[in-house]
Amino acid sequence: MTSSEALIEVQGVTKRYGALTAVDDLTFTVRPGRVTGFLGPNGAGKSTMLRMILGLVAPTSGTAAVAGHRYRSLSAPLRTVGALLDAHHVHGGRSGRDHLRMLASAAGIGSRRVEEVLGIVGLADAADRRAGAYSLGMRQRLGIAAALLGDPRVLVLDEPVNGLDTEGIRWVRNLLRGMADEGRTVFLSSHLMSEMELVADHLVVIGGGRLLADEATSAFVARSGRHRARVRSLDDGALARRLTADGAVVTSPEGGPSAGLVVSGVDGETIGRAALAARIPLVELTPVRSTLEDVYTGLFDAGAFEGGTFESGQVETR
Ligand SMILES: Nc1ncnc2c1ncn2[C@@H]1O[C@H](COP(=O)(O)OP(=O)(O)OP(=O)(O)O)[C@@H](O)[C@H]1O
Repeated sequence: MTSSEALIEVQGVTKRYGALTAVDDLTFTVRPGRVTGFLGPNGAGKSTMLRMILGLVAPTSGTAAVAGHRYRSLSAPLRTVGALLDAHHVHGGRSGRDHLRMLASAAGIGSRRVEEVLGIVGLADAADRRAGAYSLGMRQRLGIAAALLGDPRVLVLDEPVNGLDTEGIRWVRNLLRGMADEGRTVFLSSHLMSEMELVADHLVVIGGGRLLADEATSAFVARSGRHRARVRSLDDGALARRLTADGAVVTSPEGGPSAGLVVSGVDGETIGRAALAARIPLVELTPVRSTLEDVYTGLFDAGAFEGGTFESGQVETR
């Protein structure tokens, strides 16, 4: 396998539904050997874009190719691309094993591989139970098993950790990491930003159908350049007034007066000097690293996601 065979290449893709432009002239390439996260608020166009990559929705203009071909022209689609779109979409009456056997036989894949993927996703013991009675987490595992059936070089996963518990999320993270380390291309969407920050090496960020960023996760996070620090002193009230006068933004974190202050907009040295000048002893001065969520929220506040709805309730906060 040469690495170019495992690229996802999106070139000038636009999708219109009547007057609505769901995806607006997107161009990006997803590369092998790393996990690429696809981020954007609800309605940003992620699912539509993933469906166009998988040949389920036709672009109004532009092209989406996997391993050098449009999905529908692939000679062995399941062996090239593994997809997880909607884990609810399982025939309830069949057992997990029968569901996978049916998919495998349609693609000319032997039943030995079915047993292998059941083992990989940890469903071997539940394989003979009706898939309709599976928990959401088990359905996600079954969907991932289906995606892995053809031992594909490219994985496209829409919200793969939805419905999984902490152990399940860690399992998906390790699985995807392992797939990327083997040189496969892994492209996943998720609205769980703290999770995305842990799993994705690279990010494609969209808002209102448009590309907002296509860069390493670390570069995206570093973009905010915002100084933030947790500060405790022997007189937080007086220190807060002094820092505010110096142009800092000061808030009190949850936890009452003894929890100290969160200071942003000035660096640590400025905080130390302000405390010294006011003769207030500092007890703690800890830099707070910007998270992916901080940057994302910053973009949102700046209006970058106009047209999308951002469900902050679904965002894991630290
Ligand atoms: N078949 C369709 N007909 C009309 N409009 C559609 C259709 N599919 C999607 N849309 C619209 O296109 C826009 C993008 O939707 P899409 O589902 O791709 O966003 P998303 O980023 O995946 O959001 P979510 O996180 O909620 O799934 C939305 O405004 C949606 O209502």
